[in-house]
Amino acid sequence: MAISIRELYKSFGDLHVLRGVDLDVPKGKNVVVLGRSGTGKSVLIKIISGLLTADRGIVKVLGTEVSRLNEKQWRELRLKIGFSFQNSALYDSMTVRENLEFPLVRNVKNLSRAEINKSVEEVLDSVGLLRTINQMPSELSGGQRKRIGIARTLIMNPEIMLYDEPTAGLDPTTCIEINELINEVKERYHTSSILITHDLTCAKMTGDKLAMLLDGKFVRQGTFDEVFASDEEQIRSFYNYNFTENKV
Ligand SMILES: Nc1ncnc2c1ncn2[C@@H]1O[C@H](COP(=O)(O)OP(=O)(O)OP(=O)(O)O)[C@@H](O)[C@H]1O
Repeated sequence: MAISIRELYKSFGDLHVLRGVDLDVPKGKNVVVLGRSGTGKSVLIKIISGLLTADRGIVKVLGTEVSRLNEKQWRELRLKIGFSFQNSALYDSMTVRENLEFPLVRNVKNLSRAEINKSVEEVLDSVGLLRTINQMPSELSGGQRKRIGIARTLIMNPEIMLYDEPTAGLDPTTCIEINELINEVKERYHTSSILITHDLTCAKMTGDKLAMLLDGKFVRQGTFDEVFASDEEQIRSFYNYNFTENKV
């Protein structure tokens, strides 16, 4: 397993967000985490990436139990985890090239200019946007910015990808292109991923496995059809609500 979570608990004061979460992310697979707003999906991926600590439970990332890690070990582990943020988190004052160089230059010492250029060009090519290399983020469409954000993560060759709402705010055609890119990334970079999304087309296209977070636990895990075959009222209403939303 790339990620393995057992009996994970996390509260903020009286707010008990995660209440016994179990989840496995097999190597080389995309796992989609679904759930209504405020159910703790972001809290979960923040715990996996070390931005929050769990109250109790076991979280193993690439075979390492994260509660035992010191700051230096966390920094090393984080280099293997790519985080694709909802807003792409690009630096507006930097060109695409500079945005992509940034994590590389900061984290990998003694790279030559030629090596940096090669990495930037390779990763841009793999998201189909080599031609934008000298453009500013403000000159790009939302879908292109999303691709550049993913490329900036891929430049560090992550073993794990965490995608937070990868298709939010994009038109249906661009959503499908981003879903295809997510699948290409899995094949080409052999990444194991967690995707948080409300977009059921995204869940269906990219998810090898889906997991539905409800009342602080995963109530249902399986393929798209297995999860939504459920008669459970909250799963049906999640499906109907998001299905309708996606069609508008
Ligand atoms: N650092 C924090 N301190 C206090 N409460 C927090 C903190 N982080 C998250 N929460 C609370 O935990 C709950 C779950 O938040 P989370 O952001 O994980 O929801 P989510 O499922 O990702 O929602 P959405 O789909 O809207 O992004 C929310 O009630 C939120 O207010």
